Amino acid sequence: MASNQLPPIRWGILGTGWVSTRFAADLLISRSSATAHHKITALGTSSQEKGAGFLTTVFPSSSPDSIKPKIYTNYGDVYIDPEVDIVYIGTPHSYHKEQCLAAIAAGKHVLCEKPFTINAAEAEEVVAAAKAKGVYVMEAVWTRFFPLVLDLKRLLHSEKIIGDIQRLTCDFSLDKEMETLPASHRYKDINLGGGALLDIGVYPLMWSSIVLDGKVGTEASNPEVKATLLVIDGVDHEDVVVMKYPAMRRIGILTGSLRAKGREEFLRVEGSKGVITVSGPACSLPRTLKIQVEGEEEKVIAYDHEGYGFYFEADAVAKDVLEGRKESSVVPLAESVRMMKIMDEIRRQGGVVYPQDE
Ligand SMILES: NC(=O)C1=CN([C@@H]2O[C@H](COP(=O)(O)OP(=O)(O)OC[C@H]3O[C@@H](n4cnc5c(N)ncnc54)[C@H](OP(=O)(O)O)[C@@H]3O)[C@@H](O)[C@H]2O)C=CC1
Ligand SMILES: O=C1OC[C@@H](O)[C@H](O)[C@H]1O
Repeated sequence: MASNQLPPIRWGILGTGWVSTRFAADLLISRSSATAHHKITALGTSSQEKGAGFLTTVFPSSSPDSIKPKIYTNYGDVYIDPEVDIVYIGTPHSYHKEQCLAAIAAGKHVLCEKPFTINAAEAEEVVAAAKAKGVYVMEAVWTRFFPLVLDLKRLLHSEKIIGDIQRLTCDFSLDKEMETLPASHRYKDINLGGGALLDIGVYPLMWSSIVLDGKVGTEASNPEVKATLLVIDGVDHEDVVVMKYPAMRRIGILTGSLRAKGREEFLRVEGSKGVITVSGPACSLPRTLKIQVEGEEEKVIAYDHEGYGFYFEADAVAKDVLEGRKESSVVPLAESVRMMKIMDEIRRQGGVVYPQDE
């Protein structure tokens, strides 16, 4: 079906940085599988120049002005724009709580980038506000919506293709050249929630939950957690976390680094009958599944898609909102709070304290 025949959903985007730009560009990719006609009606940015640059990057030069968003140099104007159904928050972590609360107070639905907030107390505040106002809120854990992930869950938990799941190793490492970044950069600044755990550590935690447990939110089991972090100037540059599910006899070793380039094969799951590995350009961007079952020929499945693939998540969110749901069954609010609690515990063990914790 042509996208303009689908029910519309009108997005207000906050921020013109890396993720907002790619998320917005992905919304505009025309796809036969789309669940909604995604329209970007408003953009909140600190400056008119950045807003204009965003429009040039995201919209093809042939786009008529009528389909381009209004640029607001005050984020507050996005919340009150009657032509916005849902606000997408693509700003540094430390702003997520206040921007979620402001959008919710204005009656808008919200898709907020990961990590949901800085700590579990903040997450609980946002969840309470969303429930009181009756709006839809989801943490943008986009990787959970990739078709590869849906297949992996089926292979591991329904088909039990590698038998009993026993062990997982997962790594997300990016060389962010931390030494050369200014102290004010969001990776380094403790006031912006700097460090590896909240930025990239969330993904190994997500894979561990998908593979070792398979459930989310109130249905998930809580693992025993042991962590050590390499902390420099108050924020973690390297993380090592062990997640143990003693009742299920499963264990995971998770690593994250902001100063090393990781391998393409970022996830390895070992079971009693075989091994599954997942590869991709980053731990957030899975592209290939390799299945090795004892006594069978190795199978490799490649997943190709246009753009980054933020539309898998955006389509699911639009469907939820258009059908009147108040939260996602894939990333329910209880799952975001649970993850923030696990990260609070990892930071407690590793010695990272944010001003928001005091
Ligand atoms: N799902 C995913 O794959 C990804 C998610 N993320 C998440 O998205 C969020 C943003 O990350 P990213 O896009 O890389 O960040 P960037 O630094 O590239 O962009 C953040 C944007 O937020 C706005 N902003 C508002 N206040 C500040 C401030 N004090 N310092 C810096 N920027 C500010 C700016 O937009 P303006 O000036 O226009 O207002 C800026 O461009 C993070 O929480 C991160 O975890 C990030 C990358 C990928
Ligand atoms: O997928 C990602 O890759 C780069 C990180 O800085 C970002 O926050 C993360 O979501």
